[in-house]
Amino acid sequence: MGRKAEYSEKPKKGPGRKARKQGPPVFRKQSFAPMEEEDKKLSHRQKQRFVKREQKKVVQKAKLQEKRAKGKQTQQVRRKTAYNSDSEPEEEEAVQPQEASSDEEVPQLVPAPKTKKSAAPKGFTDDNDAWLKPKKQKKEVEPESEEDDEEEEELEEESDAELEEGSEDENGLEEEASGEEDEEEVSGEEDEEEESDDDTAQVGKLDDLSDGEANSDDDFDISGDEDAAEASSDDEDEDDDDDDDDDKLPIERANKKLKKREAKEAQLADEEMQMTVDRQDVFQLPNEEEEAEKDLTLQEVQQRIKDVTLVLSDFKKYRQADRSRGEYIDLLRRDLCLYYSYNEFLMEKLMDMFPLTELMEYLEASEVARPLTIRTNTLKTRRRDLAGALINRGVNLDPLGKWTKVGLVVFNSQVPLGATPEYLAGHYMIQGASSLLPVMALAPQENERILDMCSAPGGKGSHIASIMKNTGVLFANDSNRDRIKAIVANFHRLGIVNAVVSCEDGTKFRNIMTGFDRVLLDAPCTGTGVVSKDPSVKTTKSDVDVQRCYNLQRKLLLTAIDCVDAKSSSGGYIVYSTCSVLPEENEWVIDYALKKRNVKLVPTGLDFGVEGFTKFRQHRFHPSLNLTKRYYPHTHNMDGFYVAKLKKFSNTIPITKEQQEEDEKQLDEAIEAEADPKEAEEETEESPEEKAPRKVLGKRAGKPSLTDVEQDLKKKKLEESKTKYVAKVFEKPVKVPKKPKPEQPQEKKGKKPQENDEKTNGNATPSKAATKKSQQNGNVEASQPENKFPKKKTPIKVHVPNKLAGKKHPANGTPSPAKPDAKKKPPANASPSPAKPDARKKPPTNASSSPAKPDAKKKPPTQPKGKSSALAKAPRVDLDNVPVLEGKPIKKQNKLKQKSKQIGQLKKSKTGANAGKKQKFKK
Ligand SMILES: C[S@@+](CC[C@H](N)C(=O)[O-])C[C@H]1O[C@@H](n2cnc3c(N)ncnc32)[C@H](O)[C@@H]1O
Repeated sequence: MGRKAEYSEKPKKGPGRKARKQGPPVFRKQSFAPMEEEDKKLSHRQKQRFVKREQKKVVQKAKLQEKRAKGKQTQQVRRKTAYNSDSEPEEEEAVQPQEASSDEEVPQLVPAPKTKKSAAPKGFTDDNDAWLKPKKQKKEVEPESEEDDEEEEELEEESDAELEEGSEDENGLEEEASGEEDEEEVSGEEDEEEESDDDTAQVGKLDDLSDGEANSDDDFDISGDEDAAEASSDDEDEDDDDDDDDDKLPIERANKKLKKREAKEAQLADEEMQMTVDRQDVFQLPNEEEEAEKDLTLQEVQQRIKDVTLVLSDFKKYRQADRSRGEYIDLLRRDLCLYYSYNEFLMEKLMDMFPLTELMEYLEASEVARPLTIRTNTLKTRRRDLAGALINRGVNLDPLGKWTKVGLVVFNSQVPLGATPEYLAGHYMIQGASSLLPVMALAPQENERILDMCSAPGGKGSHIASIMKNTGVLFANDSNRDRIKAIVANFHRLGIVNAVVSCEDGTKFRNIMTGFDRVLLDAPCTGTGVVSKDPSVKTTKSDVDVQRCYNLQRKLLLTAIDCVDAKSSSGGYIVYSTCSVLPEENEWVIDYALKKRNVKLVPTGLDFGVEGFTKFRQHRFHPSLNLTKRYYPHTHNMDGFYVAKLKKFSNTIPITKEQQEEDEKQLDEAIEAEADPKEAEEETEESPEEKAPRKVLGKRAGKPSLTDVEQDLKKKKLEESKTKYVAKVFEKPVKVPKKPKPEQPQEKKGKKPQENDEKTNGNATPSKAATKKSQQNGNVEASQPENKFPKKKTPIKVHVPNKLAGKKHPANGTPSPAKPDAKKKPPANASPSPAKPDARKKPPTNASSSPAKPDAKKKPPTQPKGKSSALAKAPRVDLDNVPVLEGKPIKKQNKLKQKSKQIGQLKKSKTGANAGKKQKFKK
């Protein structure tokens, strides 16, 4: 960098200090050339130092001369001997110092003893030879001269440095300030010089390198005296790496060895530790007194769980001699109950199910909430579109897995998922991942008749409907009236139009309707698989609950099987599922059904999940139970779940009627006996308005009978409470002709379903014919088709239920879901029940169940005026025998007359139904 040249003359500003122009830099020629003595204007101190150096130089030169003299003598001796022993002595000797000089730093790290110098030629190895070759060209240079050169060079460098110093001084840079520092530096230099003098003789040679290796090993030897065995093993290991090591520096090799040794020692330490633990830490089982006295912290409990688990893992080894396995298990159970907040009953059940390690995993996983998942409603959107829309709203999600095309897992969301526009528009349903499994196993087909026996709140039901693409008919039933509302709401939101929602006791559904292609029984259960969702399960469930559940489940499952048509061309399947992990509610129930009905287990079609138990403790189940699937939180990251798929292969029931009645009686008694009075009280603790109806509904749900109907007719309040309704969901309003003729519906009613039946099934099967057939066969097979609905290829047009709360028609107490204005304008005839099982054979008088009737709203067709219970019983009746009720508009009939007429019909139907029933059973 230089100063800027001036190209223009500026006017002088005056003689001020600042204004004074700096002259151009002047460099003395001599400063770049070696300085002459005279040029140096040394300070006093510099002169002193210079004198010192000069004196030193003289001394060093004297020393060097002495060395040279000695060196020449030894060389001459060596040459003489070498010529006698080796063909190329000069080469080796010449190379030796070269190498040393070239790798100056290395020998310095490992100072070589002077004595080795003479032994240097012998230290060469073949390997060393290899890296010596390139240096051969300098072979003629004598080592002594090399050393001398080095020293001379050093001296020259020093003197140069001093000269530079001097020149710096001359240039006036930090002249005085650096004076003291210089002194120190010089003294430092002097020390260095002295050291280098001492070290000169120790500068390493090539043979020093190999010796140095050994030395370095010694240096890094932690144990001091090397174990011979260890050393030998080390050597063996090293042999393998020798080739690699050759081109490594000694320090690298040493480092490698050190690492190896450390690893070995760590391993030994571990082993030793384990042995010590084995010897010392035998867990001492506390006495009862100790236990009672001691207040344990959670950490202590946790530690004790670990200890006992260790003991149980190798009982022979770790046990206390005077303690039994049972004692350890008891303690473990108590501790686990304490730690995870379970009651002992449930913990014992779980301990029976899982091996210890898996049990711990299960318990841990059950403490953590499962991922939030949603199901795309394919009736309204595609998963990709839904995901995009939700991502735009700040929802972080992913596809649930390869096994489902509709599931999405939500990691986090900036918006409540139950309130997004997409949710409200019915684009998705919030559902656990495990909820998708039973429906996948059911594999519904379009245009089928499917029953979802325990449907509320409609998660799986709506999934079924979406797979059916809103075709066929889905009967969504649940015995809990409050929960029915959730089904209706969800179906509305999701745009489901092929569903009939009913509130019936599932165990009685065979009396209402049969002939389904498929039935899903997502049974009520103890919920032991969903403790992460509902932790109260951990403490509230008891033996009685489990018994009650499995008795109800058995009953429901037998009914579900009875509702299926074994001859269904596309189906004949029953899927049973629970969100419980207890074998009592799963394998036992299926095993029971296998014995009581003509069904067999088939693969669920789900390609993951744990096989169902074929044995559990002392119990042995049918071997095919391995076709069922179990799901656990710790293995599948979903709620505990069970799925079984059954195929009905015959409509006959392989037990006699007496046997069946006996079974049912037993199950009923068991369920009633196990019913918890406290729960019943809780259930009835509602508002006074709702109290009575519910109570009766529950009772009625358990025991519907025709005698009840008679009683209902006498007592108005009971009538209300016993009101049964069937809610149909609709989306599109039904087009109603302005002036329908009253007689037209009759004809249509009478014909259409049969036509449909003919179309879909290829043959009209009048109920009478079916009955005759069944009489001929003497079994239940023929009786079942009676209740079949015609297959409909178009979605059913459904009506909004008038009052989901079950408000009855003022005239006869029958709910009229199809007529919203039923209260205001009581029709002469009762509204029909869409749940009528014989709708196929005997088309319902109501437009709600018959989409072909557009005039239903304006002029509801004639309908039996019986109670809802009667309607519920209707399916069992051969309505061909009750033509009076069909299609006749009854004008201003007396209420009592209507009722008595209805009772008459029902009695008639009852006998008909019983007659039909008798044929169902083998005798
Ligand atoms: C596990 S939940 C069903 C969940 C439903 N499948 C879903 O996916 O949304 C069991 C249902 O069975 C109903 N339930 C209990 N006992 C019943 C019975 N005897 N008949 C019909 N449903 C019953 C309960 O009201 C409850 O809604």
